Amino acid sequence: MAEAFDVVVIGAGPAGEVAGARAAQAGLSVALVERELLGGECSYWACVPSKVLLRPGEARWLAEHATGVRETLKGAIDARAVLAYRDSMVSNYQDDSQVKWAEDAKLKVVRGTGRLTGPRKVRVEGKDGSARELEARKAVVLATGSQPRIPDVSGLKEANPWDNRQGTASKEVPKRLVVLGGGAVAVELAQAWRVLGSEVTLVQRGKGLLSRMEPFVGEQVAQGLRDAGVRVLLGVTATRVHRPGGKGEVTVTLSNDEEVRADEILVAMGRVPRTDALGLETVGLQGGKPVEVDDQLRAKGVEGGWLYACGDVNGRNLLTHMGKYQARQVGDIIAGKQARAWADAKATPQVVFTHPQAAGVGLTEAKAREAGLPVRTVEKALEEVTGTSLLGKGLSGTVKLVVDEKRRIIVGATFTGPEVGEMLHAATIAIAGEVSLDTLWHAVPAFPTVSEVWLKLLEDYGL
Ligand SMILES: Cc1cc2nc3c(=O)[nH]c(=O)nc-3n(C[C@H](O)[C@H](O)[C@H](O)COP(=O)(O)OP(=O)(O)OC[C@H]3O[C@@H](n4cnc5c(N)ncnc54)[C@H](O)[C@@H]3O)c2cc1C
Ligand SMILES: NC(=O)c1ccc[n+]([C@@H]2O[C@H](COP(=O)([O-])OP(=O)(O)OC[C@H]3O[C@@H](n4cnc5c(N)ncnc54)[C@H](O)[C@@H]3O)[C@@H](O)[C@H]2O)c1
Repeated sequence: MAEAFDVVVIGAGPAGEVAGARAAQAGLSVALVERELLGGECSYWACVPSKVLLRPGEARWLAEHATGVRETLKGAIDARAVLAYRDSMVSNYQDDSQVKWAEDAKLKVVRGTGRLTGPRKVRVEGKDGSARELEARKAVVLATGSQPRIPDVSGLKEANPWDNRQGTASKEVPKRLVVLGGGAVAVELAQAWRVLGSEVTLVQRGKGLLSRMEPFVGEQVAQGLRDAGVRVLLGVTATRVHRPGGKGEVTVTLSNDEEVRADEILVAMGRVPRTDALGLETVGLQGGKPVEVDDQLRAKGVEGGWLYACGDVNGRNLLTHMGKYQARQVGDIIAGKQARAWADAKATPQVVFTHPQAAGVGLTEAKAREAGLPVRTVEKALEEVTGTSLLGKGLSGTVKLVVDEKRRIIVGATFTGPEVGEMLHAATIAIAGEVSLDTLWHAVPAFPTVSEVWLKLLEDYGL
C-alpha cells in the first residue's frame, strides 16, 4: 500500500529542501526523497567548494593591492590547507547535519531514487533494491537539479574528463589543467586551480567569456585570468581529445590545429536537467529536457495542477538562490497562499567569484533593447571614487546601469571589480522595487565607500 503525504518532493538540493520546509511550516506533511546527499550539488560539488577554492586567490589579490601589506606576502598559497578547508566546508561529503535540519523542519526523509508512476504517485527505489510507493494528496514537487553536459567531441568521454564534481573535489592540484568552456563554471574553476598552482589553459568557443553578461565583463574577467597566469584561448574549440586508457597525459586538438597537453581536462560546457528517468511520460510529459513551468511553477500540460518543478530542473535560472526563491513560492502556493515567481524574469542576480568579481542583475543593454524598452545607459569606472583607492592601490572596475527612460527606473545593473558582489543587492532592490531615479537620488551612499559610484552614475544621468 502507498504511504500518503500531502506533498512529495523529489530531490533534496537547495530547491527541494526549501520547497519542502516551506510547505511543512504551513502544517503540511512532506516526504523529501533523495538518492545521494541532502544539500544537493550546491553544497558538495558546486557553489560551496568552488567558492572555498576561489577565496584565497582573491584575498591574496586584494592584499597585493594594499600598500604595506603587499611587501609582506611571501611564498605560494598553501593548497593543502585550502583543500582541507574545502573538505570541512562540504562536511567531508556527509549529510548528517542536513538530515538533522530536515527532521527538525518536520520533513520525512526518504532515501532512494524517486520516479513518477502516474498522477500524484511516486515510486522510490533504494540502492538495496527495495521499493516504496508514495502518494501525494496535494502535490508532487520535482527538484532534481541538473547534471553536466558532455558534448560529443571525439575522444572526450573516453578521456575520463573532470566535470564539476572532480573539478571541485579533487584531492590533488593537477600540474597542468585544460578547461573547456567559457561560462561561470569554466572561469571560476580555471581561476581557482591556477591560484592553487596549476598551469591552466582555458578554451572557449565563443569570442568572449560569460557571454550572458555585458560584453565588458568577459573582457575584464579574461584580463584578470591572464594576469593570474591562465592561458585564455578565445574563438577556438576542442575537435579531438586523446588520452590512451583514459588516464595520464591528455592531448586536446583545437580547431586551429594547435595541441594542448595537460594532466587533467575539465568540461564546463553547460548543464542538462535531470529529467530523463523521472517517469515524466506517465503523466504526459517528456523527459530529457527542462520541465516547463508557469509563473506558479506548475508543470505545463499536466491536468489538475498538482505537479510543480523548481530549481535547475525547470531551466529558468540555474542558480541556487533563484531555485530557493522559486521553492518558497511553490511551498506557499501548495499551502493555499497567493504567490507568483515574477523575479525570475525581471531581477535575477548573479555573482561570478573571479578576481575581479562580476555581478549582474536584471537585463543587459542588449536584452533590454531586444525587449523593445526605451533604453539609456550610464557607465562609470570604479576608480572615480575615493573608496576604490582606499580599498587598494590600482584596483579598478566598471559599473553600468540600464535605465528604462519612460518609467525612469533601472532595469539592469552590472558591476566588475573587487568584491562587487556585495554591491549587487542595492541594485537588486532598486530593480525589484522599481525605485524611481528621483527617489534613488535621495539614497545617499556613505563616504568613502565604493558605493559612492551610485552617486556618480546618477549625476551622469542628469540628476
Ligand atoms: C561548479 C558550480 C558552481 C556553482 N556556483 C554557484 C554559485 O556560486 N551560486 C549559485 O547561485 N549557483 C551556483 N551554481 C549553480 C547551483 O549549483 C545550482 O543552481 C543549484 O545546485 C540547483 O539546485 P537544485 O536544488 O535545483 O538542484 P541540485 O543542487 O542539483 O539538487 C538536486 C538533488 O536532487 C537529487 N536527485 C536527482 N534526481 C533524483 C531522483 N530521481 N530521486 C531522488 N533524488 C534525486 C540529486 O541527488 C540532488 O541532491 C554552481 C554550479 C556549479 C556546477
Ligand atoms: N557563481 C555563479 O553564480 C555560478 C558559478 C558556476 C555555475 N553557475 C551556473 O551553473 C550553470 C552552468 O554553468 P556552465 O558554465 O557549465 O554553463 P554555461 O551555459 O554558463 O556556459 C557554457 C559554456 O560552454 C561553451 N560551450 C558549450 N558547448 C560547447 C561546445 N560544444 N564547444 C565549445 N564550447 C561550448 C559555451 O560557449 C559557454 O561558454 C550556469 O547557468 C551558471 O550560471 C553559476
